[in-house]
Amino acid sequence: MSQNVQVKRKRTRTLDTAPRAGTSLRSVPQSMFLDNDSDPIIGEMLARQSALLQGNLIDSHFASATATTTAEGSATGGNENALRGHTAPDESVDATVNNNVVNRHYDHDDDDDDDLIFIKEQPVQVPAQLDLRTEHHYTSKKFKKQRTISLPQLPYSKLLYEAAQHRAQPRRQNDDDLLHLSGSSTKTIDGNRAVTLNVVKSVSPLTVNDHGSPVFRRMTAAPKISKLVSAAKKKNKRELFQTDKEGHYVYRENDIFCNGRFVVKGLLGQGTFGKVVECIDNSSTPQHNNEFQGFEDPFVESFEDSHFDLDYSTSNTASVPNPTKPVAIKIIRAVDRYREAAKTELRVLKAILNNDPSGQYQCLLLRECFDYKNHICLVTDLFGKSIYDFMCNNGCPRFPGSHVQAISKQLIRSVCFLHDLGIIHTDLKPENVLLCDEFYVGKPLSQHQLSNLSPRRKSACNGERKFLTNPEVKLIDFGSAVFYNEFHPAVISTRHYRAPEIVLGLGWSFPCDIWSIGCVLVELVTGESLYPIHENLEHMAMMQRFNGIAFPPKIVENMFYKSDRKIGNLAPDLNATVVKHFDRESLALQWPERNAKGEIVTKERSMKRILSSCDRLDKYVMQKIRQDYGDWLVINWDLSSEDNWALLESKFDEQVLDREVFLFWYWFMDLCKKMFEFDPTKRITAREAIDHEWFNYGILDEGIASFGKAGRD
Ligand SMILES: Nc1ncnc2c1ncn2[C@@H]1O[C@H](COP(=O)(O)OP(=O)(O)OP(=O)(O)O)[C@@H](O)[C@H]1O
Repeated sequence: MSQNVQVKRKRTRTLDTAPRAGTSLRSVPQSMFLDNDSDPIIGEMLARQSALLQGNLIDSHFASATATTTAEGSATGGNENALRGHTAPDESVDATVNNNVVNRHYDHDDDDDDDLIFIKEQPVQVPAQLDLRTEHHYTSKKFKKQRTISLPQLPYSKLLYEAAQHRAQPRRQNDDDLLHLSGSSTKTIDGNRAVTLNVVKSVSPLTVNDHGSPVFRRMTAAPKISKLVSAAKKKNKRELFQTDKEGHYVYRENDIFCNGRFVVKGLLGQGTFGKVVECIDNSSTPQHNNEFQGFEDPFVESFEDSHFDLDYSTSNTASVPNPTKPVAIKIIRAVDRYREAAKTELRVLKAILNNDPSGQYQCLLLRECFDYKNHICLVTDLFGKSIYDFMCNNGCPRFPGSHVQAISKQLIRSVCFLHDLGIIHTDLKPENVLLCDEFYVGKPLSQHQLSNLSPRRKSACNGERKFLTNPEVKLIDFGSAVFYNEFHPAVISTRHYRAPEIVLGLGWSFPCDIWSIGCVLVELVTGESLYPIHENLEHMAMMQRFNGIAFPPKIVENMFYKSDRKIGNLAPDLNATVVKHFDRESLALQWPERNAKGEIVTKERSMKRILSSCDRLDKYVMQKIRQDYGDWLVINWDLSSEDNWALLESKFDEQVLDREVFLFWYWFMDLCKKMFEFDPTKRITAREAIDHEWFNYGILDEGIASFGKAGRD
């Protein structure tokens, strides 16, 4: 069946290779670099990095400056420009972009710290949605000295969050939430009393009125598409669009639907929800004006009794579609319960679009939604393959450190943005992070490396280790996202990325996304899934092994408390697969399992998976990293960076040590440790993670070397 064929996806846009490769490298004045290192390769890498940094700052400006122009211009233009160096050869380093808006300065640091550039205090424009009172914000503190070698710095967003910080509610989980949050569909427990959950929809703490109260936005009613479609059917006999018995759209290449407007060109993904297809949007004449009906004209009101009207009208669009523009369309199954589920996804997508119409926060933007033959269809921009697919087809699935950092930063920003909107993604995984640009530089693998590859990977990777030329990504799949104060299902997340509080049946909230991000980061670094397991006991044993500690008594007590009293919305198999594996006295996980005689009954394979394949995370990750940097790189996350470095100095000849490499990975492990905190009330928040020390360090590696190069797809 054609549905099962792996579809080769098209890139979303062509790479403007000539200016990128040429401009970014050659146009940056050498005087920009404090490092006058005579090594031309290092010099070139630093040049590339500085060009990137410059591009970022300027692009950030362009993104904000164009945000008020046409929605399409800002959305696609923002992507097109992102990460691209714009500096003309003779442009001053002080990039005065627009006197009315922003001046950004790049100064040289006079001291002899030759790896650092110093970025001066900068005025930053904050989008009107975030700050209704003033047009500009100045940073309250100077930027930290930043190493020149890291991708991408995104200073604009950092400041934006600083500016908004006093408004956004802290996205923490309280101790009480551990017991109370996961209520049944309508009930939860407050002080051991059953109360009705107060369901509020689409709260955006970012949008407040002068009194600090939330301002809600809602859709105004818009014409239904049903009439348009039935009229279209009569007119256009060539429409081909079939639905099978289970309500799935039956994928066929070149199907035409929606009044001849969309032509199906490929299958991008499928699941229980329906299918995602790549289509050509043939609308040759603009069918919509730039006014986004229902979004451009927000009004303040109590949200309690209002709902987003599901708007299936083609008039509900963020942009004027280009003729023959490739788009991705999620075609929801024509079955009531999937249609209902899609309404939440739609509300989330609308909240995102409403609060970030230019797509600065790297979340997928909804362009249009309509109802066609009982299928809800969500139209979005088309992006490249997922980082998961990229890893699968790579001779070495590990991403270089600089790319791990660039992707992490974007992911954490996106999630921070979602959390500020009161949205928990709940399904963060590499499959849901798409590349904006699939171009890569390939480096041939050695015979030895090739001989270690599986036949599948060998044929998929073309004998190469691939390095992206642009690590820009988009976060997708809001199909499982929930608003923080609405119904929480008992079990969420794909198993490998599932946080302990979910497995243990405690309440879950924003911190579960942070745990998932931690799993993604480690996977990018090691090239392997951190938790390749399928059942609860092994999962819990592995969590303890990776964290190097047992579950804290507090959360085990909470688990017993909830399960004994049947509080909240518990997984039906919680007792059988989780609770029974803990000792009530010691509160310890009973792993490996033993029979009445005390003999170990856990299968040998499972024992091996946990005891030999896992180790405490700092040791486990470093074992992989050492393949690139040598045996000296040993990081112990219990030590301070100074003590850890002193230990390395005492053990190794200083010739082999590289302090910058050490610091980069030391702070990476520190962030991981904070993301994998068992207790969700103590886990680092997305906002705190944005400001984590790791993002002040960079690393000179193949990721930097490949950035902006003319690659292949
Ligand atoms: N805008 C897009 N551009 C390119 N590919 C896309 C786009 N949206 C979705 N896809 C592809 O379709 C797949 C499924 O989409 P999505 O994750 O939204 O659906 P889902 O039902 O939630 O999937 P899953 O059940 O696998 O999580 C994605 O993994 C991705 O490969």
